[in-house]
Amino acid sequence: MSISVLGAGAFGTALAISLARSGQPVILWARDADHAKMMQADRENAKRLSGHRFPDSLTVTADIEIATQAEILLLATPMQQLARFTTEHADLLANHPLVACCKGVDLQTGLGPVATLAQICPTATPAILTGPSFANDIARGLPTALTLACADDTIGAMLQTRLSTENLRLYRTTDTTGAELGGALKNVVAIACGAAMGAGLGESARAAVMTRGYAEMQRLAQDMGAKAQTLSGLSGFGDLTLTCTSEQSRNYSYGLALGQGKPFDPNITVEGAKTALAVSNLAKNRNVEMPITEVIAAVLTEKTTIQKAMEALLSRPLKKE
Ligand SMILES: NC(=O)C1=CN([C@@H]2O[C@H](COP(=O)(O)OP(=O)(O)OC[C@H]3O[C@@H](n4cnc5c(N)ncnc54)[C@H](OP(=O)(O)O)[C@@H]3O)[C@@H](O)[C@H]2O)C=CC1
Ligand SMILES: O=C(CO)COP(=O)(O)O
Repeated sequence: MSISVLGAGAFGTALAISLARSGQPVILWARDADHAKMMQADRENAKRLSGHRFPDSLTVTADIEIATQAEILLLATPMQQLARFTTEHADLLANHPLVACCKGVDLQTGLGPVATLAQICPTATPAILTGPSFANDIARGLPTALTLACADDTIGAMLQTRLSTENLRLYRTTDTTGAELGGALKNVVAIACGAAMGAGLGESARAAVMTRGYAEMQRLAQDMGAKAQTLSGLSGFGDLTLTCTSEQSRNYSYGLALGQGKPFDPNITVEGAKTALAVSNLAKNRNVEMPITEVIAAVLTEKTTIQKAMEALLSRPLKKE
């Protein structure tokens, strides 16, 4: 089964490189024709993931009709663009296994990537590839372990086999809700951890934010029918650990800048920012307590400051763990 990656950002490019290293043909689709032409000629994605040479079996195109001729389609746009992209190309995406490679919750609909694909493309089989992995690490060929979630376990098993490579080890689950929530919610906690570090509160405070953040991730996920076990796996706890402790993470770095009162490049993809607002709405509607997400959403909408937000978290009533 042939594979195309739709979206030539850092992650889509890294996945395409890793998949093509085995010599199998892989297509990488970019929305911009000049960008596609440049990548095809230079054999690298200088704009989004420089320094990683494309294997010979990787072809780049800006022609969506060519790209969607592949059987397996990986969708690697940012979360807030997924619904628009899927709607625009719904006819071409129909009846394919569609593997979402983004992390977040759509601010307009409150849906995660799998639910978004299912709603817009009901004849497709939606899945998600998520877990702790920096694009740079994947492109360098460093070992990574990810979760492949698909409600249809037969197709999930096929995707697990086809998308595992020498440096991508995929674990499989049918709990798509748990997998997509883990990847979405950990980014919000990473912003909070960065903010705590940036504000000079120290590593002990970061560990507290991470742990209590994990508790609220579990609360929302279980309220939405996810399995606790999924959240404790690669897509939840695993990715939380990576993202809350590494300055390679854009969400964590964004939080650091917030905590330090410094500006952050608005062109950098920070999925946790819009997702914090979407999740804060979800939590309110479902009556689920998510204090860390609440304060991050309040900071991002300028209803409070980082200092006041941290004080608010520390002065909450004492309770049982
Ligand atoms: N980078 C990483 O290490 C990892 C990222 N992810 C996830 O992958 C997803 C994508 O992130 P990442 O690749 O890093 O992002 P980047 O910022 O590197 O790239 C985003 C890409 O999406 C494209 N794009 C934006 N809007 C549209 C649209 N409407 N239609 C088609 N293409 C569009 C952009 O095109 P253009 O270049 O033309 O602007 C760009 O190529 C995120 O959800 C992220 O959480 C997951 C694991 C690791
Ligand atoms: O999701 C990621 C690692 O698993 C990438 O994190 P950032 O989007 O914060 O860079």
